[in-house]
Amino acid sequence: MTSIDLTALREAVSLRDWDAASDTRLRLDGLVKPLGSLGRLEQLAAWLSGVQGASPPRPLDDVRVVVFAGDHGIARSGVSAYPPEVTAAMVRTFLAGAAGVNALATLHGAKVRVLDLGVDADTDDLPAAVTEHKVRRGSGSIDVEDALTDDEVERAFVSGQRIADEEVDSGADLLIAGDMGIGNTTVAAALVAVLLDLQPLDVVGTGTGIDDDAWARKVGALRDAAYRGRAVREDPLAVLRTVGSADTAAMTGFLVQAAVRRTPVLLDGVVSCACALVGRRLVDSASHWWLAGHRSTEPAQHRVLDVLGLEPLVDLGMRLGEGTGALTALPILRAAQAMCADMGLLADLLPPDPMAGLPADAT
Ligand SMILES: Cc1cc2ncn([C@H]3O[C@H](COP(=O)(O)O)[C@@H](O)[C@H]3O)c2cc1C
Ligand SMILES: O=C(O)c1cccnc1
Repeated sequence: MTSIDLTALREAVSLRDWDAASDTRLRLDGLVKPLGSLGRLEQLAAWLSGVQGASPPRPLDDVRVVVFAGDHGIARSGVSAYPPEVTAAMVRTFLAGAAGVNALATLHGAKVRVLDLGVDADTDDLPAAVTEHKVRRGSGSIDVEDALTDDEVERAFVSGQRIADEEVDSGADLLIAGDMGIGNTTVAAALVAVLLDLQPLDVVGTGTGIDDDAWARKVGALRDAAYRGRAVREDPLAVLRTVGSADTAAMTGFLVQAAVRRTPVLLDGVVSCACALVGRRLVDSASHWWLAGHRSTEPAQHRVLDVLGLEPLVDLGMRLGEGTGALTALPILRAAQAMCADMGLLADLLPPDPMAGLPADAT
């Protein structure tokens, strides 16, 4: 049982501002360019107007990446190409500014915040701001046991909501949820398999680059996890408890709360997309506030993109996570905003009837 008030949450998520989006579509038609010539950038500008309630859309000056770190018991079963110890080491790498997400965030002027929700290591030496939302050390091995207790699901979900609130209250205008946790592509695939009633072979991916033996173990783990999860598939919070983790439960709360706070999200790879699927099952209209940044190599991510009707902005064969796919797509969203807001109007350039000076047979 949960004390998360889903009815209140559903009522708190509103739709995008259709008037602002439609004003932006009209504006795009009047810019110094042939009609429709910005292609998909035009849809993106209108989407941004809808989420911002502003036409033309405002620049995305304050982009925040929150990396949700956690360990997964299933990683001890050899489903990853790397050992679980990498998770804690990477948390320190994020703090040192040396991870992939740091490089891209610096390039694009975004801020990175890393949070230990469930790393299975002694992290007492880390700054309190990194561990203040920690739920537990590692999550249960989802093939044989629940990842979390009901109470832990709730605490993680509510932490994710608070984290989103903190980012929005301090001025974020776009949020990205990044992931770090060895074994998390197994957990993400399990969430997707359970919620979409898919077979292991429909969702299993190569994660960090596993060999055939690890792939066979991963398929087996997914079969066992999906079997356990199937019994509770109508209850998304119970699915998080059974086959999720502390970091994915928190990320789900974060994505849903971003929608409550009318703040756009650029989704990343398989982990953020799996959490988006859980979030959408909890609060249907939340997905109005999410855009797909990139298409990763993970089949489970592709299934979610299909179900949510999301077309990723870039498809570069990336499979890192951390928020790097979303950050790679960010300049495209910014391009849409800048062209829509900064281009001049065709009406200022041409006489009222631009065809008037042309020979009759030219029209
Ligand atoms: C050095 C390193 C940095 C990473 N950054 C993100 N991941 C990504 O890879 C892991 C998921 O893949 P799997 O399910 O196969 O373990 C997660 O930690 C994810 O964040 C990394 C993985 C490694 C090894
Ligand atoms: O889809 C992803 O984001 C992904 C893929 C492999 C490993 N880590 C993340």
